[in-house]
Amino acid sequence: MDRLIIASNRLPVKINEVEGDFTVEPSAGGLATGLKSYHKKNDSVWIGWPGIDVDDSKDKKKIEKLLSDEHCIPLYMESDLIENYYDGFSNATLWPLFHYFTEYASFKEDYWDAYKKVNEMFAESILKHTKKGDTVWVHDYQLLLVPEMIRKQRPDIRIGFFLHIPFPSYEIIRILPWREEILCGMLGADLIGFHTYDYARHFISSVKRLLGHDIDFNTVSMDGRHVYVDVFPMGIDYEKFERKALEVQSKPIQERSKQHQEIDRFLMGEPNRKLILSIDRLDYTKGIPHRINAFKRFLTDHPEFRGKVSLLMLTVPSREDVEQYQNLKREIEELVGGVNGEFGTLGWNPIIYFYRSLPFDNLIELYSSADIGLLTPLRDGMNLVAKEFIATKAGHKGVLILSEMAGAAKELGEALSVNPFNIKAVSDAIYAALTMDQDDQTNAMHTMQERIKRYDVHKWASDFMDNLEKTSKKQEINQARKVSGKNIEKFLSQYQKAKSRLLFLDYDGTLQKFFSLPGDAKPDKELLQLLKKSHLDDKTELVIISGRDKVTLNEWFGDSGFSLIAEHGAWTKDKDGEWKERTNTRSNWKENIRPVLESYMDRTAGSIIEEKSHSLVWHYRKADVELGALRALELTTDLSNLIINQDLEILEGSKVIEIKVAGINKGSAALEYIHDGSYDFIMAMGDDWTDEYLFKALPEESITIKVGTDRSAAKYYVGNYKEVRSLLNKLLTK
Ligand SMILES: O=P(O)(O)OC[C@H]1O[C@H](O[C@H]2O[C@H](CO)[C@@H](O)[C@H](O)[C@H]2O)[C@H](O)[C@@H](O)[C@@H]1O
Ligand SMILES: O=c1ccn([C@@H]2O[C@H](COP(=O)(O)OP(=O)(O)O)[C@@H](O)[C@H]2O)c(=O)[nH]1
Repeated sequence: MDRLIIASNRLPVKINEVEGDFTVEPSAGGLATGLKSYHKKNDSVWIGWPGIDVDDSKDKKKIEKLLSDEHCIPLYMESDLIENYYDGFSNATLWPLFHYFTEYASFKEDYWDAYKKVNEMFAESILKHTKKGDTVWVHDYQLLLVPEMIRKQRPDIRIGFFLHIPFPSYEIIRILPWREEILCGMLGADLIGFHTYDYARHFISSVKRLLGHDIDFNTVSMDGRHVYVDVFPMGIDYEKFERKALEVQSKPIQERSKQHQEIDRFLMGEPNRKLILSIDRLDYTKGIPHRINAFKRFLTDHPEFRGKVSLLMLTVPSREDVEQYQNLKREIEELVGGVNGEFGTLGWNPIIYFYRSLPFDNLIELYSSADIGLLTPLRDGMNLVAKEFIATKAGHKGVLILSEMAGAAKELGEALSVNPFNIKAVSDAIYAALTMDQDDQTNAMHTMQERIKRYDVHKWASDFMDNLEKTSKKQEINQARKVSGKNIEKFLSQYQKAKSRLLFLDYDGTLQKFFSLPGDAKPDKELLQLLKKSHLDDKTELVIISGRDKVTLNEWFGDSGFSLIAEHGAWTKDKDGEWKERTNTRSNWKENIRPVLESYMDRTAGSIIEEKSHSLVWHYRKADVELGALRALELTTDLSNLIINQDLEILEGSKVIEIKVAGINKGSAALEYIHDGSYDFIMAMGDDWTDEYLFKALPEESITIKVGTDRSAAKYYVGNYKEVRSLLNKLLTK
């Protein structure tokens, strides 16, 4: 790998203007704090917003200089763009929607336009700074369109994408007016990473349902390209947190910061006084009001703990221009005031509330002083604070109470897990944590520490990078089979030299795209004109080889001058001849099979049955994708038992299950056309399993082309029916 270009909305540092001069300060938020460590260690370049808008070119120069020391490149945005792209589409549309706060999500065209514009600006800047061989790693929901934008301009670039927030279920994402564009944007990447398996499976299910792409486990196939989806739970710079915590704890109290001494004095004010700590950006996803209410409930249910425990909440200002954040700030302040007013005494504040950010050293002091970490987000992509709290518990003392709605809960199974909406449960967990046996604390803490120490932020990032490299190796292998450039030249030259050519063309999915209703897939004008070009000389014979019934093929191509093979080979018709039946098996078997198919049709909305002379077909393209696939599996098992000892077989096509007379297939039918080596150019194109018979049956020297990247006996592949048409056009006009 040459160089790594990281792109995220926010740079790991932000620029502040103090009396006409500029200073650099670390950005808050998990993406910046986590990835910064990896960036520092590796020779990467980071493109992002410096958190400030400047016009003056001299100022820009100064900022660029400051940032270049951090290996960062600024991307400036004017204030109206920030308003519509950052406060708007990113934080008032995507953020609430992806965190299941649908009632907060607003869908405005202006937001969307600004979002597209800024994503384009990012793509341009990335392309400007990316050389051949570099790898691009795009981060988070603010830049969902960037992978596709880069891919369109430079298909050769290796692109990774990581989403730091939850990917919601299909039922939520379907609400978004620009849902398809967002999914296509992400699919420009070679590898898409999520924190948890749930987010990954929601993404895959949305891609299936909304875009209809083929998906095999974690691989999405689209237009001849594979996109891999996988889970990489982000870690922290464990060693840095552990080391600093040990350093802080080994210092005599007099040498610690003023603030730390104050906290310590406060804790000493009462024997066994305990400190519960929560740290989060002020965000409605973090469940701060629910947490305060749970703490209030705890003080009500357990009066014996009054004066003996305080909740210290460090709430970091965030997205202050967004209305919901302003409202939330007021709500929190009122709630804190309420609890302190009701329960507080002269020497004891139940809730100690800060609305500010703290430098790293102070943060560590807070972590070190706390007995309990109380992190109760209502939804959270990961929640790195949970991991940081654990890393600082050097003596294994301390208890973590963690919301089951945080991505981190998947890895931190030994924490006290709570549903943050269940106020009583959170209050009970506070009690359990305060009264937990020391050995139990140590065991849980130790196990969690070992786990997050292993998969720290360096391992996380290098794991992602290794996988990205592997995926692009796979893309390269795939690429060699793809019909393009040199391959096309070769085919054209062979075609031109040949004295006698034979082309086998499957219909649905090969010459024509799929339609929800099979009857809608009639050949269009462009296709008919293209195929007619085969009559330009008398050296080329064209055979339409399809699973379609003969009536339909006859209606569409009966007098076209092509040879036709219908029902996977049950019927054939030479270009000037009549239809011939290739089987004499009677069709009374259908009476047993039809009721089974009918029961599947009744239970699977959107599915239909088609009857052909020698087969029965269950189509499920219009059914729910997942239900359809499940039922197809069940049906195949049921049918396999039913057809034992009968001269029948089951064919699985693209969203169809077909039961037909055995021994009849496209391969055996095609061979009837190839007498005594009379053709010196044979090409076959097809898109599904039924075409595999054809690919396997043809002579070795034939050019076999699969539509799509699925495993196949074909030697080459093309991305879609459009590429089939384009190749045919080149051949037939040669
Ligand atoms: O840049 P801001 O608008 O100030 O917001 C700060 C960051 O918040 C979000 O963090 C997420 O990433 C963390 C690390 O993966 C994860 O632990 C957390 O659950 C997420 O909410 C946001 O995704 C970032 O883009 C922001 O920079
Ligand atoms: O004053 C503060 C308080 C917190 N943080 C950091 O902000 C990050 C918060 O990340 P998390 O994943 O918990 O949530 P996010 O804010 O990204 O949603 C953590 O690394 C904290 O150490 C910080 O830099 N300054």
